[in-house]
Amino acid sequence: MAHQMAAEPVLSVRDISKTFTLHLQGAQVMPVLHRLSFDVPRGSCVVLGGESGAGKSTVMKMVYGSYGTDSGKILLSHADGVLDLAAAQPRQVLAARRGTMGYVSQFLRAVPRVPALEVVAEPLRERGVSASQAQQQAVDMLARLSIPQRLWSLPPATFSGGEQQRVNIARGFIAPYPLLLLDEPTASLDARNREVVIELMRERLAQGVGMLAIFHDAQVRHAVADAVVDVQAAASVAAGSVSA
Ligand SMILES: Nc1ncnc2c1ncn2[C@@H]1O[C@H](COP(=O)(O)OP(=O)(O)OP(=O)(O)O)[C@@H](O)[C@H]1O
Repeated sequence: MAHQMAAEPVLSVRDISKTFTLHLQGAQVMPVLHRLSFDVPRGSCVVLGGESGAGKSTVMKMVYGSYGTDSGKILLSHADGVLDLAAAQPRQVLAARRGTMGYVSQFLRAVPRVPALEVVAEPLRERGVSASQAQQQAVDMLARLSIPQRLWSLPPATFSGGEQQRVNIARGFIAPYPLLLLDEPTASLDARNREVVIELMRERLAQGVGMLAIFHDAQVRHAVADAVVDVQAAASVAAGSVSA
């Protein structure tokens, strides 16, 4: 795919490893990843591949800073410099989330009582966009994702699974983040909305946004993936290193 490329990747993951310690099971140690490395160039979509349990979501959570990293570097181009997320302070991780990396998970973690329109506009407001401009863009995004207008002023807690997911996508795609982390963004969507999301992803890729994604849907993967990273390989070495 002829996406715009720049020399420096927006994300560079270098030799990351992760082991979970299961405290409820006598501190049993469970290695998940061993020295996984990959880059996410600007304007390209890198998909995490591998079987269920290989560690795809774990990699995503390490990049977003929700899970710690045992060793290795997670280098993010952020604020005219490079931030190693694996060694960053919590406030630096929060700044990176606000300014540089957006996250679209399968489920919306909605704040109670906040209307859908506000939920979607919030990432723009956090970036200093005026209330009226943020609201207008949120309206455009909700309409594009076929959320009925009668729902815009309601909190998404009672929306259907697919509606919540579309609010989540609207929120994730509204701000111009240089890096998007996508964890099964189309899992509960119908074919028409899946097409809208594919179109949104292609637009952002053409604008130079880098994406790190988990897609189980082969059609979505085929439509936007530039490369697949085999998490399985790092997972098998991790598992093997225990029995060795
Ligand atoms: N917080 C945690 N504590 C302990 N073990 C965990 C934790 N998170 C993940 N794991 C384990 O790490 C392994 C990898 O899980 P992960 O969710 O990353 O896999 P995945 O490749 O995303 O799987 P799937 O495709 O099924 O979503 C699994 O064996 C899982 O049980």
